[in-house]
Amino acid sequence: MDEERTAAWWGRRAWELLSAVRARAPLVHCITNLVSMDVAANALLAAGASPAMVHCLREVPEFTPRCDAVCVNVGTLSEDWLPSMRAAASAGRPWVLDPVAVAASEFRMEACLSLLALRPAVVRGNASEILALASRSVAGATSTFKGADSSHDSGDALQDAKALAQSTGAVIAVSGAIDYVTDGEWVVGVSNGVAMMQKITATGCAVTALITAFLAVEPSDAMVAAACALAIFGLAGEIGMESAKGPASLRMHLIDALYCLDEETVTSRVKISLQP
Ligand SMILES: Nc1ncnc2c1ncn2[C@@H]1O[C@H](COP(=O)(O)OP(=O)(O)OP(=O)(O)O)[C@@H](O)[C@H]1O
Ligand SMILES: Cc1ncsc1CCO
Ligand SMILES: [Mg+2]
Repeated sequence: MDEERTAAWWGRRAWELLSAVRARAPLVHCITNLVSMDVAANALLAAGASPAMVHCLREVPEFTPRCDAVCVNVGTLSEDWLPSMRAAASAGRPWVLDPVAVAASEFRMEACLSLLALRPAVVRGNASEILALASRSVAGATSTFKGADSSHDSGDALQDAKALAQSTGAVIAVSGAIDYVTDGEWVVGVSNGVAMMQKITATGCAVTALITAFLAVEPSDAMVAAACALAIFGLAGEIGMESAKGPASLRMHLIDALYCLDEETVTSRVKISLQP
């Protein structure tokens, strides 16, 4: 990183990328879990992207090459869907992996490891998921497992995230109170967001879909795309929380806030910084 990446630089980049998504409406092919389909599609639409939830293996060779980027999420994995995921990931489009509850079963772990080998540009998970994935693909890493929700803080997974980035070549994004994004060398921290976002199912899946839309307009810098998408989504959560009474109304207000974000709000409130 040669230029100086100040807070103001990140604010401008986040606004540029959101503006590019709004202007270009990238077509985002999502093979995502059944729980997340609605909120992920609505988050993509509110940000200006065009979501398409397409799962049938017979459609992938025709459809995926016409898309701008691909989001693969294993949350409700099935034997039928895995070949579609593998085919979409191999279609030559930039793509993002969300390894939901990767340690739930050996089938799911093997599926995620086989998808990792297909070179995602970004892997976005919570701390427990990144720790579990690293424990199987990086020597010396360890993990304990609970379920789709994280039982670790994002900082707990930072070293393993760096190692995973180095061993896979993917940018690794660990979500949490602070989201960490690393390419194995540099680490940036994103401190936008509110804790209540964890009480809405599939906010993580939705932000993974948003990262995919940002990657579609910034395919040559996955780290910037991921960090800016996480900041924009977190900022929408902060603004949504100003009107919300609980998780259900936060879900609605977050999507409205994402749709309404303007330049002044983004450039003054995005909180991204290079970590020491
Ligand atoms: N304590 C927190 N404070 C602020 N923001 C948070 C906090 N925890 C999570 N977030 C934000 O919530 C979003 C979802 O992250 P989370 O880590 O909960 O994903 P997840 O566990 O994969 O969720 P899911 O599996 O339900 O989709 C991210 O944008 C993240 O930044
Ligand atoms: C709750 C749940 N179970 C499988 S996927 C999912 C959505 C959050 O990842
Ligand atoms: Mg998740």
